[in-house]
Amino acid sequence: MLSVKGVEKFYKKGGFFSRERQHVLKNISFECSQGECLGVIGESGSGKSTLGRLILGIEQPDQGEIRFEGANVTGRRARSGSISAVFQDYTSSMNPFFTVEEVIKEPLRLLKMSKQDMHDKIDVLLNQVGLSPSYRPKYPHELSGGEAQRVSLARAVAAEPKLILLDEAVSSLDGSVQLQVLDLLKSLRRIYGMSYIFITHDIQAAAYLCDTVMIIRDGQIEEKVRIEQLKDVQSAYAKKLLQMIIA
Ligand SMILES: Nc1ncnc2c1ncn2[C@@H]1O[C@H](COP(=O)(O)OP(=O)(O)OP(=O)(O)O)[C@@H](O)[C@H]1O
Repeated sequence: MLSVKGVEKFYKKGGFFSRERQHVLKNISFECSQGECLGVIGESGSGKSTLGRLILGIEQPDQGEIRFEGANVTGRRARSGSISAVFQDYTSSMNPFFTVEEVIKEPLRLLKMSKQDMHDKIDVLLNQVGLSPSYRPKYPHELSGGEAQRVSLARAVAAEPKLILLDEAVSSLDGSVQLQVLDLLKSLRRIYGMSYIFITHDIQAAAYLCDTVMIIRDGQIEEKVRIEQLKDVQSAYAKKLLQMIIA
């Protein structure tokens, strides 16, 4: 479904006149099939969010290509309604002047529903993320971190995308709330059958949610393993990451 082939990405380093370039992603190739949850794990600066932006088509690779169901993701049509995203910073990713209802309604407009159907659908979505309809008129600043992230998820699943990219989506929530949102992600996946690309520095969260994890180091894929085989990782770096779970 999602196919990433030979992707290279460079960023300009230094000032405006500098010719120095930083090689941020190096020969990245992988596939994510329908319904799969793929974790992308790596330390800060390893290139995870850059890869996420390329998958969303917000930025373009310098080499290689990213295709979603055969179409290049840089074309709006390939991803419109098919790929959505949830980021870490839920307060800034939501328009502060929009109520919860308006936030969730935005992607639903793509579906050209009647007013009544839209109203009912918002209630269903709120219910699916564990919030009551009384949240409809609330503004983002009136929500806790966990509630805001639930609203972001309701918005992300609203148009029933085939793929949701989650970039550090649970990282800033504290322990028990993080677990609740991870459980919510599991249940939404059961309901909708979409794929997730779960970008995180937290191998523990990835191991809880994902079927497969891909470890990225210095812009390269170090290893890609099924969760059941996580304990058999080969590289020293992956072993070190794994010790962090066991510890
Ligand atoms: N727009 C940009 N312009 C220039 N350099 C950038 C840009 N975006 C990212 N970088 C650099 O690319 C490298 C990879 O950044 P990226 O944000 O993808 O890493 P990450 O693994 O997501 O890190 P973190 O977990 O801290 O978000 C970093 O060295 C960063 O400084």
